[in-house]
Amino acid sequence: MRRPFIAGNWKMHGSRAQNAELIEGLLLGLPGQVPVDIAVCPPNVYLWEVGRLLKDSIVKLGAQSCCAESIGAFTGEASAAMLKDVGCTYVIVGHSERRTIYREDDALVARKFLAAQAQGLIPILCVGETLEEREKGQTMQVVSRQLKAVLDVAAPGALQQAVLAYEPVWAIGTGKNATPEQAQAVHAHIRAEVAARDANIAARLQVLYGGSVKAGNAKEIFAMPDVDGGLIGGASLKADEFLKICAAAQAH
Ligand SMILES: O=C(CO)COP(=O)(O)O
Repeated sequence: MRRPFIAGNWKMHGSRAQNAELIEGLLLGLPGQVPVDIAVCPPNVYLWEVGRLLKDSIVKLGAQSCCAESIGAFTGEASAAMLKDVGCTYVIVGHSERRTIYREDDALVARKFLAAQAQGLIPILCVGETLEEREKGQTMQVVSRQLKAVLDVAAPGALQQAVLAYEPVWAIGTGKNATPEQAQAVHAHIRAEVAARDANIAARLQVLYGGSVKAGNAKEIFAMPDVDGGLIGGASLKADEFLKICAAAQAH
């Protein structure tokens, strides 16, 4: 069976004091071992300090993006090697906020995926449709296109060291989550696309759902057979809420 995975995407939230309080709350509420992979993804400026606070705990560190280039004159960027150097295990690539606000296209996301893996980071590749695309019946087509852009350039087997996240854009930060059935349909589609290339990898691939997951709706979403946990935004900023979501994944 696949291990559930809960990752908190803090986005551009936090301060040194708030981060310390949040991590303290998380570690107090977590036993030494849980049958769930857990990660937090703070803003880059806090990665090192949050990594120190996590020390040898079961909570892993992730970044929210990485540069597609490895070194050089790229003002404002952080390379995958730097993220690895400060203790990251994971890096999110292709988040819809990056795709939309910073105009990251499928090709750039694919390059970031490769850059992350080249440094031994595990990319959390986000895919998902806008409301307009859903209403036009294009959901599966959009998700397939976003996935294909990466699969076409990655080495066979690359998804062995990767996580996928289905994040419908209309559900992010809106309080309007996909229904468990809507999520399941897209997750099953994603797994089938991967299985068409490698069935063993597809069977083991963690596919997370993201978009307005809260303690109150986590359990029913995680109960779906192809949903292996969540990529959590707003609800990852409160220790008790995040812990409840981790517990819901554990119960699955
Ligand atoms: O974008 C998300 C996680 O990456 C989801 O954000 P919310 O949980 O705040 O909707």
